[in-house]
Amino acid sequence: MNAIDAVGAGERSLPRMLRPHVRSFAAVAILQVVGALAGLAPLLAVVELGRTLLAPGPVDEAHLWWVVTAGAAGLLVRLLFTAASSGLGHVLDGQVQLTFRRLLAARLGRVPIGWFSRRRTGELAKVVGEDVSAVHPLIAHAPGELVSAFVVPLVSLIYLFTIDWRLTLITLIPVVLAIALVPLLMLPARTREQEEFDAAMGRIASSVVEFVQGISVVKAFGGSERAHGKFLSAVDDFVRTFFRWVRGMSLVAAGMQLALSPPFVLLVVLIGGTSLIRSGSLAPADLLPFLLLGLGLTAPVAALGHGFDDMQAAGRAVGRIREVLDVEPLPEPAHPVAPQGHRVELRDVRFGYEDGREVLRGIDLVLEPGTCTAVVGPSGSGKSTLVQLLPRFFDPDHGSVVLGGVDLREIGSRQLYRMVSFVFQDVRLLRASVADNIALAVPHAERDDVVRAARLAHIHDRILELPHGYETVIGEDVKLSGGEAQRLSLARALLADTPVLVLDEATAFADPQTEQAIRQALATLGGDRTIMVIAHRLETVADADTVVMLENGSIVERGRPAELLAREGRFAAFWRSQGGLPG
Ligand SMILES: Nc1ncnc2c1ncn2[C@@H]1O[C@H](COP(=O)(O)OP(=O)(O)OP(=O)(O)O)[C@@H](O)[C@H]1O
Repeated sequence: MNAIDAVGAGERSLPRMLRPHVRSFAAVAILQVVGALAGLAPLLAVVELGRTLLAPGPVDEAHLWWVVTAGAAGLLVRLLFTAASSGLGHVLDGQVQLTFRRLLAARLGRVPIGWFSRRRTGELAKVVGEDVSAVHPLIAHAPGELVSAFVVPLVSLIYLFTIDWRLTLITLIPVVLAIALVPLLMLPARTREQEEFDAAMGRIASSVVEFVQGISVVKAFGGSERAHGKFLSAVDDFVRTFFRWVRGMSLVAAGMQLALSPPFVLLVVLIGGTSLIRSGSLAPADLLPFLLLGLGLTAPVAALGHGFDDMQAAGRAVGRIREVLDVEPLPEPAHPVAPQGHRVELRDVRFGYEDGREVLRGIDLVLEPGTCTAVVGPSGSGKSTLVQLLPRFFDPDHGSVVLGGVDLREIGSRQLYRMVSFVFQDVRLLRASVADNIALAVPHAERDDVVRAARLAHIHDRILELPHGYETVIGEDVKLSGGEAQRLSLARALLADTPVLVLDEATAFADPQTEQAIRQALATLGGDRTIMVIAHRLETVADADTVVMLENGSIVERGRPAELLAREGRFAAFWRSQGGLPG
């Protein structure tokens, strides 16, 4: 089973995701440890040189050369192994990031389309981009550094113990002092200050974002002082919190730094060593290894402290990645059934985005082939939600949406998208050529067909005006207006030529061209198609075969447009209130 299938099977914990890379992790750690241990050789060589040279009697030159060679060899091995570990660590990092991105892509390909709202797009960009990259320290540095941080001091300690156990214990005093201070960093007051610090940072960040994002509105409505004031008060608030945080942390942090600092370590070793030498229980040359290796004992503790922030950030990033991987996918049928025809039926459909808040409350509706159904209703009545059920952006909580006699849940997604296309207001265009954007559903479409669809969607002339015509890259060579983007997406749907078409008539970009394009497309397409349109204009409603009036998630009126208007019921009243009918 490969890693992507593993996710499908619900195996999403970090260790399981990293399992395929265990050997590489081990190799990185082993190389790093060997390199770090070899790094002790030059130090030990200096110690041995000192002891040999300071010893009474003639100097054994051959022994000296041997020691120097061993020290140099150690240095070389250290360089080679550290470089190899770092290189392999970074390759591994690349592989793990690729695994994460593949897992994310696989999962995102299967979550309900409706899950991708505008807000989510920003968050997702962060998860797939920044957060995956933030895992770097965890993968490339942590395994080796962590293991070396324990192994190197341990080997040094064992060596020092063989020389003099009393001075070894004295050498450990700075490390013990620093570790003893750690609980002070975790006092409830410190944790609270840390939380307040994070919250104050968050307030600054959000007030900056608010200020920058809303700058045009703020300026236009003369509220710049108020918005600015909000930012300033967030900064004042941060400064106060920061002082409290620093006051609490700085004493402890300074104490730890002092305990681990080289002068303090040297002082402790010198005082302990000198008193042992004076009492005659330590040879003066034996003080040397303690002075050299003692410094090495505290360095990993300090290094771990520095890496801690990076590691914490990486841990939080992994958490956000897992949140995305944990989104429930839209189940694909094990044995897809092919629909017979394209009659659409909604049977007692109930749906809510959140538990306990129904947006659609029991919709029964039949869309016959060859008809156009217009959905109307006040803002928030559930129109978009209703039409989004047809391309299976979500599954209903209760009831079913049936296409050609088959529940959408039984139809494979490929088959479904060959039958249903949609044009919504929230148009997404790819950073690709205009032609590729139109031919998204039919990648091998002939240019003539692309052009025909573009003409029908009233966008052909505009495309010819673009710098490279149909080869113009959207988002790079040109940025289209909202109405143009919607017409392009209409051309895309027209080229896909599906028997079911779902449209949300533009409100935001209500330019006459887009309006005309949609009406003309609806009139030309017609034929045997099943069309559903959220109508905002009376002309569109008048062209439809059936009107469905939604209110608060329920259908309150339905029928032919002229009949409904004549009936003077809810639809006529609503339309009049919208200024669609003379009062
Ligand atoms: N992605 C979402 N997550 C949570 N709630 C949502 C989401 N989309 C819509 N809603 C809520 O569902 C309800 C119906 O919204 P919907 O967009 O379907 O109505 P609408 O009739 O199309 O409104 P409008 O004409 O203003 O677009 C609203 O209360 C809305 O706040």
